[in-house]
Amino acid sequence: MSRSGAVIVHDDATVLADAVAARLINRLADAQAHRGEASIVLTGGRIAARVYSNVLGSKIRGIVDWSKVDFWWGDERFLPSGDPDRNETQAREAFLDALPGVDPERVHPMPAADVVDTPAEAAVLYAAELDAAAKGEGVPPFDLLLLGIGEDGHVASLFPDNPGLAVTDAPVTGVHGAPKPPPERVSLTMPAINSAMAAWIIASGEGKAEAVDEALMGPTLPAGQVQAQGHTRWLIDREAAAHLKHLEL
Ligand SMILES: O=C(O)[C@H](O)[C@@H](O)[C@H](O)[C@H](O)COP(=O)(O)O
Repeated sequence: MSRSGAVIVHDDATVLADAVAARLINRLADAQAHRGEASIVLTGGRIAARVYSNVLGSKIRGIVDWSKVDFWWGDERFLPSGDPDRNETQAREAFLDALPGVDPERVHPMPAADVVDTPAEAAVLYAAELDAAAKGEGVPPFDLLLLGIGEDGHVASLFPDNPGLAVTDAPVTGVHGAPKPPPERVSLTMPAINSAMAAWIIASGEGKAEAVDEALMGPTLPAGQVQAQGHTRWLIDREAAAHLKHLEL
């Protein structure tokens, strides 16, 4: 299976979160060395929160000029500002609020449910914000896009068989009827996700093993449709890799 080279298996969730944090910092530092600034698309989820805390606690975090990093979100739960279940709140608490130098103008949360009435409205506004950052080109360059994966193979808020997954004519979509609460969400679409230079799918725990295996075999699940411009990497722990029989672990 030709894509196995893109899979890196770590001993456990602790090592995984540490390794991804170090990689993330290095990736942003590299981007800044090339173009003076960097951008990252954040995800929600439990393992992502651990990665963010580790970035904050990392001894090498100072190799990045955090004032020159744009922070975007790949998806958001359509809830009021400050709700603890918002991906924005999670990332702010885990690292953004405490990272020295972060420029509030470069933090781009998706519009919350107390600001706009519907996920569709939030999607339109976020698309406009992306387009403005891209100087009218639609989506700015994403140096790194992080994704968690659900047990059902969803990434961002693109769920199997949900209409949001099929949207290709816009970078952002409103999502209704998501099987993972809350049902209303906002998400980058697959073309926007795949416009990133690098996409890293992070998975921890046995619950993810089946979805990881299926996604690596082909595009049946949303996670299997992720194909970034530069590289797509699967950063997973041993439990999440449990069904990858073809890999020598
Ligand atoms: O808003 C969300 O819920 C997410 O962005 C979602 O795509 C998440 O990343 C995965 O469901 C993995 O989440 P866990 O790591 O918590 O399983």
